[in-house]
Amino acid sequence: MEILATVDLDGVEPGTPGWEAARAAVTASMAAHGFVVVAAHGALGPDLLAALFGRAMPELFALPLDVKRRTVSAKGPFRGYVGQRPGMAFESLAVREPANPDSAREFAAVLWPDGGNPEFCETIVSFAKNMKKLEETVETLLLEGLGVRGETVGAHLGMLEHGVRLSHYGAPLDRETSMSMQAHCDDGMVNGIVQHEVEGLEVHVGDGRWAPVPAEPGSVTFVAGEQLRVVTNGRVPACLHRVRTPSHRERFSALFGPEQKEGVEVRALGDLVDAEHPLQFNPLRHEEYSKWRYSDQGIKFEDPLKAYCGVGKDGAVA
Ligand SMILES: O=C(O)CCC(=O)C(=O)O
Ligand SMILES: [Fe+2]
Repeated sequence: MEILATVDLDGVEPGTPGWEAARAAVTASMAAHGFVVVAAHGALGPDLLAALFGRAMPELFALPLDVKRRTVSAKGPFRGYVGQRPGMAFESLAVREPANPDSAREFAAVLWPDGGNPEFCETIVSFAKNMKKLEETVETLLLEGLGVRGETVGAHLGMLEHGVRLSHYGAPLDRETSMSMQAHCDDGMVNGIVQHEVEGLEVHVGDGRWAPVPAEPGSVTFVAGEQLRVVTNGRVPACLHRVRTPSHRERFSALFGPEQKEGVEVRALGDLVDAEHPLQFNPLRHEEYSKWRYSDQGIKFEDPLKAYCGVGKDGAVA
């Protein structure tokens, strides 16, 4: 399979003829690189994309900084408003449980205290509902493809919470490298990244080589985070990715991602641990790991997850 081959998930449901081929393609791409690009025109039609990228997001980012900052999270780094970071022309806001109309309304009431913003909420909820279904399809295809039983997949999906992160990038500050976000792995389960018109997302495909993912309408790039690496007992690597925009245009992206419910340990699925595949990571608590990972101590490690909870690795902290 070509590295960036797109897996068409339109109309793919359990029991449909396309299911097995999609399962093989999603699993192969995720296991090899920790990412998969999918096409989902049904979930991301032109009207929804226009409402999200053409109206909701420009309106959101046009708000004054002190208003956007009302959503800064006390729960740790990268949970609420993020911006004004050194060297980055980047701002981003996160909506928790965005498929739930009540939580979308709560978010909007913070930013638009005078009546909320019903149109904004409707757009966020539609986007999140479609992305949640798509994300569950991708995880089900992947976990089934790795040999996990259906009931285990269902239990896993039931232990997730969700967020949407909306991001705005100005022209890259470093005109030479065109880099807008340095290479990193996400710490959650898996993020579905939707780009719009302007290029930027690049995924690492091995040996220092990077592949730019085209900003195709209706396509989503799912990048595995560290939690998925733990859950799959290392079968799926966390995807190293970055944002680089050689055209120097301003750019929006929308990300949907689940993570383990707060307070529930992240651990390998039992179906993926056996004599041939010994346990790779000890169970971890995300809140504690995340605090450590972004601390002065944690940021020193190239592979912080392995350092923190790798089994039988020197320097394991947990
Ligand atoms: O904007 C993008 O395409 C990716 C953003 C990203 O990697 C992140 O927010 O973690
Ligand atoms: Fe990321």
